[in-house]
Amino acid sequence: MGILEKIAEIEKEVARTQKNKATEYHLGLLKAKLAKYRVMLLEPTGKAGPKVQGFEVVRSGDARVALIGFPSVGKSTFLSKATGTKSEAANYEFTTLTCIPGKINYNGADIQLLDLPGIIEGASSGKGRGRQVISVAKTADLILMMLDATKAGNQRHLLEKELEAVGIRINCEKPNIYFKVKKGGGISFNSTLKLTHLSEKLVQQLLKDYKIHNAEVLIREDCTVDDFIDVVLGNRKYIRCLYCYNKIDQISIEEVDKIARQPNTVVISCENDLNIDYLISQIWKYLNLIRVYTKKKGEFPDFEGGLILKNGTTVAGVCESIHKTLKDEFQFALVWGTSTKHSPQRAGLSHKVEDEDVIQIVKKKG
Ligand SMILES: Nc1nc2c(ncn2[C@@H]2O[C@H](COP(=O)(O)OP(=O)(O)OP(=O)(O)O)[C@@H](O)[C@H]2O)c(=O)[nH]1
Ligand SMILES: [K+]
Ligand SMILES: [Mg+2]
Repeated sequence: MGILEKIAEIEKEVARTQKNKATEYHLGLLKAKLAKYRVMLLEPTGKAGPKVQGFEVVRSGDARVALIGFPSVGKSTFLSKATGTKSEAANYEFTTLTCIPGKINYNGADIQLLDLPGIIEGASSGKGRGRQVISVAKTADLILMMLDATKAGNQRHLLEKELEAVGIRINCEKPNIYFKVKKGGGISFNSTLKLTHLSEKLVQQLLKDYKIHNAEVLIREDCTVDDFIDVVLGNRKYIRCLYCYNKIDQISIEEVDKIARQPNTVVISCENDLNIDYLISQIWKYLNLIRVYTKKKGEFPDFEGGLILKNGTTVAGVCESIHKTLKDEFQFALVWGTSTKHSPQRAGLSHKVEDEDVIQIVKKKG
């Protein structure tokens, strides 16, 4: 039996099994098996699957955004609008067959936007170019899921399932679990709170299934079996996702209003140029980037330039992004902006900078 058939068998069994306290344990084991087979399917060890040309786009700029969606929702139309790079658009499915990069310049940041072929249900198990598309999505800092506002229903849910199946976790945090494989000593299991989905026995069994006999497990939230498997497999990607409904020129204002109220959602019309700028500002927001400016003593900051950094970056990170050795020469920083109580304020390497801060690095003498 091939892996795909095995997966189908187990999925059938999961569907057949009633969900209740008595079957939780059994379901947990089935899910572990499923996860294992999916990994085998996606990351074959040894012989790699056939390489499809046109998907190896070099990462460039400050962040990468991948356009994911069903065929003909308007991905290429949006890329052409937002980046000035032309990507063929037409009213038939699978117009786009490779990965087409474009560049958005916003707030001084270069954002790489990737247009991709449409994916269909079953993409994660190899339908169409689904696997190539989804593996590009895995490298993105943000997934822009484009949907057709005229096609209601569960398209969003179907796409989410395809992403889930390859280990992408959208809009959620990594589970708060400490897990470390050890050389000996058996399984040491601890939790900081009462668990309602997991037990020590189930954890032992799951780990045995993965042939892990020595490990330290510390569970710090009331996580599910799936969360635990995610941490054990360790190859999960936690990526933010912004849902974008295109073609709102085709539906009523009441319908637009209803869609727009969903969480993490933006509505647009590429055809009528509606809300495109707002979408780009949301992309920036979801990327969670900040821009800070550096200045030299006695000079004005360079407001044209500026550094694009991840939100949460410290003064140490600012030094690193200016020059490799700057941290060694660092004495203190003067910071102007919202991250300080008064401006300027002296700050050390661990001070967290904020969007639009101005920073002057003062070096040690000598
Ligand atoms: N009414 C309307 N049509 C649109 C809009 N945006 C794109 N279209 C049309 O939708 C069709 C598909 O657009 P594409 O940009 O090729 O869609 P795609 O998602 O890239 O499609 P594939 O590459 O085949 O997956 C084209 O005929 C576009 O002109 C919009 O805002 N409103
Ligand atoms: K198309
Ligand atoms: Mg296209």
